[in-house]
Amino acid sequence: MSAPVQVPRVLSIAGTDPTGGAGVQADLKSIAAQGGYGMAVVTALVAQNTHGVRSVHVPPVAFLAEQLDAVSDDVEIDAVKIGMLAGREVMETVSAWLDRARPPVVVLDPVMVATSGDRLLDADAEEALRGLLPRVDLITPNVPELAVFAEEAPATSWGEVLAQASRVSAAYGVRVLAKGGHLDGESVPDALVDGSRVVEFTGARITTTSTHGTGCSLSSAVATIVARTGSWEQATADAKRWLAESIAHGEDLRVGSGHGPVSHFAGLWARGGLTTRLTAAEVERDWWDAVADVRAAIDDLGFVRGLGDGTLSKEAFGWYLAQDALYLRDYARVLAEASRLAPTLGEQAFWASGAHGALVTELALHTDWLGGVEPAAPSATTTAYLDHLLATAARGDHRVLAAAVLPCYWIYADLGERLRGLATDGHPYRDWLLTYGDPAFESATEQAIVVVTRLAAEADDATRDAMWRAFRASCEHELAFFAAPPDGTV
Ligand SMILES: Nc1ncnc2c1ncn2[C@@H]1O[C@H](COP(=O)(O)OP(=O)(O)OP(=O)(O)O)[C@@H](O)[C@H]1O
Ligand SMILES: Cc1ncc(CO)c(N)n1
Repeated sequence: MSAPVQVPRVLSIAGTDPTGGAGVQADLKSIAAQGGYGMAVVTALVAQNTHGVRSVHVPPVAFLAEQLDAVSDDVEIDAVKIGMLAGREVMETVSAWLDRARPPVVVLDPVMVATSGDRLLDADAEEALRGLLPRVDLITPNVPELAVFAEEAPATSWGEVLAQASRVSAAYGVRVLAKGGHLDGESVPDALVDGSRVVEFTGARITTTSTHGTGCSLSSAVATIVARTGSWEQATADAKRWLAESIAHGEDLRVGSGHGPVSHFAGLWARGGLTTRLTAAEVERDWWDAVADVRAAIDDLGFVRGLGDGTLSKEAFGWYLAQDALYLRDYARVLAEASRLAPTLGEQAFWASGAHGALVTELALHTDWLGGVEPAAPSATTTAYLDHLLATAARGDHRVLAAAVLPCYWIYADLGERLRGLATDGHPYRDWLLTYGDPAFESATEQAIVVVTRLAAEADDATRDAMWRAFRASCEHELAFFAAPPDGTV
């Protein structure tokens, strides 16, 4: 087996089921449900539905070989699942291709006994199927199929199944996933048998008619998970758990009046949701666009215009700076709380460095300018902004808190970027303009945007909405903060 891959490329070599419940159609759904990229080479076209097989058309094996080579000449294959192989020639063609392509994982679901109990393969073909086993990592026979490999009568108890599977595994040197679904009883046990080593997986029998294609689905799911994780035991356990949920929801699909298909994506539909979530980049664009009114109002303020062109009075600037010095002390406490709540080391360090920056870099500017004069009491506007941040911190959701502090970076960096160009020699507020137009502040802002928009993209709808509201509220507080200083230009 090669190293685990994130999205395994899995090839199904099987027959078709036009009703979509078994064969390559089921395989492709199962592979996708397990996070793989599904590919399919058709061995036989089968006219079947939920009631049974009507007829089978086997295309020339030369064409089968062409399909197989078309895939392996181009695509790196991480796992192969083999299903219905209609006859000796087909088996030999697949066998020869396995020798050429040497895929790292091969799972064989030996489709040879129909649910009705009828043998689908003649003795000659059964022999050819045995010839495939040296090229296979795992076979997934049901009770009658296991008996064919063992050349014994079908097992009638789970104990007999395990013993027979051990003999088959030892005789052919192949792993066996023995399935107890065909035995009577409340439970549906499966076992991974590798020689004398047996690992059992239990499950409760679900009362349903939706069991068409369970074997196909299980084997392709195992092939996919094993390529992703490298573990046969994990693959079997995970595939069985997933299949049980899919079987339980099969009847919801209302497909056919016989043995219906399983619902391959039932778990994903229930817990992954069907709406396409926003990406972090879309959150960034949407939120920024949705505060365009606040940003325009900030740009329009006499205070901001006066700050940019240097006509703002020293009194107005001093009043603002004194309030901002008061603000920064609690703002740093809020960032320290964001650091305390952050789940990852990266975020913890990032918010801690923000707190440090607010106290050291930003506050230094204020102290210099204010010349050590103790600031006045906080204004109603300063208090309102801090109360919003402190209350958000107190509620304890680090994602909402991160969204609430983002405007402190983003609005200032945006303003700083535009005002920086106005910081000529001798500009009275040059230091202020340069602090927020500084590349280091810009890069901290970029990081804050990355952290918050990623959290928003991953959050559930209610949390993302709370994040947005906290973000918007902070933007409005920023506007109020710039609007609060007494009017005055020199
Ligand atoms: N009614 C059920 N409830 C729970 N699990 C089931 C049920 N029927 C089958 N399974 C599970 O589905 C998997 C496939 O088992 P089964 O023995 O039916 O294979 P199969 O006969 O090869 O399938 P197919 O019907 O596709 O030929 C096993 O893991 C089995 O435990
Ligand atoms: C093509 C095909 N393969 C396998 C099965 C067994 O479920 C089926 N019904 N059809």
